[in-house]
Amino acid sequence: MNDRKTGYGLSAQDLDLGYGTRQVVHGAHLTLRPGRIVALVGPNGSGKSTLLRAMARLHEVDAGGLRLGKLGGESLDALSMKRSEFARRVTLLSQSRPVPHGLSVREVVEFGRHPHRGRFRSADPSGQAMVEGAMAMTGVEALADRGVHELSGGQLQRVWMASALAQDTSVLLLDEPTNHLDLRYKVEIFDLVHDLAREHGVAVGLVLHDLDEAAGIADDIAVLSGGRIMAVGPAHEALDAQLLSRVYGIEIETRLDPFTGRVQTRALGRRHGNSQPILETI
Ligand SMILES: Nc1ncnc2c1ncn2[C@@H]1O[C@H](COP(=O)(O)OP(=O)(O)OP(=O)(O)O)[C@@H](O)[C@H]1O
Repeated sequence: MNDRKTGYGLSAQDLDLGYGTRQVVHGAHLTLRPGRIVALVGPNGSGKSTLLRAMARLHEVDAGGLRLGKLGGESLDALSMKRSEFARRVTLLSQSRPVPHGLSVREVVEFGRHPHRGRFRSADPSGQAMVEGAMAMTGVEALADRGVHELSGGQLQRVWMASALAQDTSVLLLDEPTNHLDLRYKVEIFDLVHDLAREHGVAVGLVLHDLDEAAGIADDIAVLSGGRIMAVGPAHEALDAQLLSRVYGIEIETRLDPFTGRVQTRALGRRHGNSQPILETI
């Protein structure tokens, strides 16, 4: 995990993004710093995935810039870097990926080493250890020889996570990484993400729908609405009840958990008059 320790961060600067002639992200500024976790939250269609994909250079940038650099050091124009060089620094675990047929779990995880390989496999001496380590961290070693097409949604999600970890990048972008995961693996993935940031200095950006999960894991939260970042900051600042109510179009209350000190949110439905929350996000 040498690369990670060099502590690269990634910064989106005034990004405009769209599909065809339709602009869906407007002037987005977002900085992912080494060792820190930023959660992107917001309603469906607010532009979270598009922004994350653009930061992984998987979506064309219409205007604005993307810089990759060390804290306090010089930054590089990430949009003009060679793709292989960028892929050694930044990876994205996206929401939906086609399931490769006929490949084993180990082969899929090994695929994460692709950017580190020279033309000869021998040019990646730490590769095997990284693959084994990534499988251990995500609990998929026992599945190593199984075909990925045989796996459950949650098992597959952990295999993708292992593949992203094997890539050993300084910046890790995760689009709803706990989708399909049961409670145990959800907690384990969040613990893993936390350790990657704190112990290995990885800069993490992740999309989450659950505001309380975001408040639990992230150092900073970016609230998106209509393709614009409406607030960025620690949970107690960004998860403002008025802002959230406006953005989600439903009344949302927030409070601080007296034991953990964390922000908790509660969305209220039409039965609010009876003090009956229809949805509680804790
Ligand atoms: N492939 C596509 N072609 C055209 N428009 C798209 C495409 N993908 C997304 N969009 C549009 O871009 C906007 C932003 O979508 P995006 O997927 O980034 O939002 P999101 O916040 O990640 O949503 P969700 O929470 O539902 O995953 C939406 O209006 C969506 O309809």
